[in-house]
Amino acid sequence: MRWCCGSTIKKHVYALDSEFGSSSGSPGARAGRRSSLALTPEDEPLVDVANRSPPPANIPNAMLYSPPEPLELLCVFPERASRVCAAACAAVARAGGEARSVRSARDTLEALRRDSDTKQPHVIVVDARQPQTLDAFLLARAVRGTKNTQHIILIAVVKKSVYLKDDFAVLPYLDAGYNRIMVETLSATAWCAEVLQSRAAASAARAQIAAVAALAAAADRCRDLIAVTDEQQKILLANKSWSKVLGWRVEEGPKQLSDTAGGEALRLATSGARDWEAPITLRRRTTPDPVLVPCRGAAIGLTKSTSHVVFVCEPIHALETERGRGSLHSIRRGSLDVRSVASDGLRRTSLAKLQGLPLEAPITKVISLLSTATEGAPPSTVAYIERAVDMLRTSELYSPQMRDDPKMRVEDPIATDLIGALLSREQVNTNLYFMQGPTNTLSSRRSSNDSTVVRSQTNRSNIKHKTTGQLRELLDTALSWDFEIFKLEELTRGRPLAHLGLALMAGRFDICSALECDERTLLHWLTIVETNYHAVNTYHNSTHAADVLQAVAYFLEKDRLKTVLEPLEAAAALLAAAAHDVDHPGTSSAFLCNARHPLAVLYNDVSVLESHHAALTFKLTLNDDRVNIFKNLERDTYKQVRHNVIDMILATEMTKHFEHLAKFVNVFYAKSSGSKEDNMHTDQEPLALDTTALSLPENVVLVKRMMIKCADVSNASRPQKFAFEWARRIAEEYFLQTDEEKAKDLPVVMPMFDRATCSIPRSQIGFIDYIIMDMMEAWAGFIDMPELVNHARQNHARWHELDDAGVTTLADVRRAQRHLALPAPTTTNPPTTGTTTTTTTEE
Ligand SMILES: Nc1ncnc2c1ncn2[C@@H]1O[C@@H]2COP(=O)(O)O[C@H]2[C@H]1O
Repeated sequence: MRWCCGSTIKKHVYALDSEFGSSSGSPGARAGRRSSLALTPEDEPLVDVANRSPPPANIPNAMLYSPPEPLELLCVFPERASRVCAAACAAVARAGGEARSVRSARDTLEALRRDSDTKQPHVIVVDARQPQTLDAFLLARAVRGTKNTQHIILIAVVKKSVYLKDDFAVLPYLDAGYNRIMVETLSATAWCAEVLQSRAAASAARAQIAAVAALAAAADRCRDLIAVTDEQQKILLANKSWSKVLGWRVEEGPKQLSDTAGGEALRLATSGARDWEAPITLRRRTTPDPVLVPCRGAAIGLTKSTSHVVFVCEPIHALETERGRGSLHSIRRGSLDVRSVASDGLRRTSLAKLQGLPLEAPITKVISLLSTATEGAPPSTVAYIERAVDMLRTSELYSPQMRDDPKMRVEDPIATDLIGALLSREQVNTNLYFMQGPTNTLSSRRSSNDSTVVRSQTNRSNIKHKTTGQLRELLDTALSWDFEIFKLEELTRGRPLAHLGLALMAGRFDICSALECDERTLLHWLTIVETNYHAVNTYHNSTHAADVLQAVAYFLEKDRLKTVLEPLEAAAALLAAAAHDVDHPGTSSAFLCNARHPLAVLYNDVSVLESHHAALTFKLTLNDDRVNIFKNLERDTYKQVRHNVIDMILATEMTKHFEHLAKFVNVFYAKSSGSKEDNMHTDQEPLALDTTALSLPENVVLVKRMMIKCADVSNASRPQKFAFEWARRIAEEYFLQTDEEKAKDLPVVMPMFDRATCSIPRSQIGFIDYIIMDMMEAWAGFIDMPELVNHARQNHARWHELDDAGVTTLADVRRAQRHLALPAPTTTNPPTTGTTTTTTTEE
């Protein structure tokens, strides 16, 4: 908000009046001094004092005009047939108005409340002649205490004797809130004159109040901080920005301006100056540091004396944001001082250019919306929003930090270890360690068999899928949630991926049509991908890939996804699932970073494994036409599929778990008052599914990421016998990593995963609590698959029972597994030869 004199914005430099000369140097010297508060490069130095300026513009007459309305009169006469009352009512009727009468104070107030928006009377005539039946003073005070009654003209009808009692007999009536008193009369003429005059006064009052209300509303919608005080600097009005930024409302906060503000602006305000610009120091309720901002002020008075003083201060957050641009840390809240504001001015020209660019990050919009939301909010809400904005200003929005949950830390070090290792982007600090031996292989446990398989397959023609009757029968059940994945592993002698892949991708989803490739190429692709999984890994082998593929296929059958995903997107999801862990070394990215493995070096310790899985998938695919399932796709279509596959594989990185989950939940779930079916089962406020966002492609991306993520860890949401076997396998793999870290004197990423001491049930309880439950609830709600949550809950309960029964080690779990209908757990998977495909193809 800028002060306007006539139509021009005032930007003049005024010389100091002599009354300030003594303290601040000579007028000339003062006039030549540039203010340290220049706001923009093009701003002239700001004024110190402007005593010679004209007073601020008065309220235009048009604002004070109120169109004539039919007179509304309310008579308050306790006597049923009062002749005085009848005379007043008759006069109003003659003047074209309407009169009503009530008999008590209660009825009067009731009428005012009832008609507050519709038929507010212009005039109320109160019979003050019979204090024993109606306390006219009390009634006047009550009327004035009622909202929106300032404009009503209150007339007290008194006996002549009262009127003539003394010269000041009217005073108590005026004090009580009456505007006029009238000696009792039955004269129609007298009453007519009285009500017409009163109506004119009421209309003028109404117009003035409406004008003030309009200006107050304008001030409320202004980003500048505005306060109006009386001449003694008692705060009479503060706009919403003022209350919001300083942290209190007029009615509850300091009454004197000096309680919350200081500086030269206040001094000038009491100096008799009419209009000034000077710094003001504002103290906020929420922060101890005072803030120094430029302030423009004006003294208002219709006569020579000042009745109101107006203070208009620059919005604080605008200044802070300007200060902070260009250096992230400086965006954080802090106090401003004159020097810093002035030196900032030097950078403003380039900032102005930057601001002129059509660039705005969504987060900037969010922060600005939140700032707007604080306007008029109670201080506690403002404090919350400010904290939230501070958090939003960090760059690591989705990086989880292990909560300082003493229960978790003390009682569950195993879960802490696991979840910390899965979610943390920090690598364990490394010792000086250099990989021994050949460094061009991924795992030190097993060499990758890159590009060795195709040789054995590619000279084959007429490829057929050799399936035994048993295998065929099993594959017929490939779309059930209790699909016997370990039986498939056994029947295919460790090659479940190619069999299941062909059955699902070609047989069920016909991705060959979408990809415009033949089944043979698809089978080659599946085979080479499967061969590049490490069969010696207990968990991250091709059985896990097949399991994830099966989960994705199962999800894709759900109506929600059928309607949302295009055939090419479904194909990309199936391919990503099959390849998402290809060439997994059986150790984590953290291990590779600590070991300074070439892949960690190649990918700069960032998303090492996932980057490798995605890159190798395309390397294997594009290296040889015989496996290149994309070779017939148009360039743009290929790009799209490639982008989809890479995005989904990268989404399986657990350090980004909360990022993907939070984005998904934020987009597809809204807080609700609690509808039954679509609710996520959280302890807090229920979330209701809202799929309207699916119309935006960027939100469909979130769905695809969530789908593969859920499939990747779906083992914990499978029926118990499967969940147990997967838990055993992952634990074994973790133990092997710990063994290897110890053997190689590497930092131990998950020290609790020591085969001698680790409790498998506890690790699973932690995994389900912290990773599985929220995610599966969100996903289950989205695709309508409650069994995901039910199985996770049942498994959780069972792990608890085992924990209570003292089960800890793998051997214990094996024993417990015997009660479940599972094939006896193997120590490792059936080995693959690495150079031939053993079961999947024939001439
Ligand atoms: N049942 C489980 N118990 C503990 N950790 C698991 C379980 N299932 C999956 N994980 C972890 O979750 C990770 C998901 O991504 P990865 O497949 O790379 O590696 C997986 C394991 O580290």
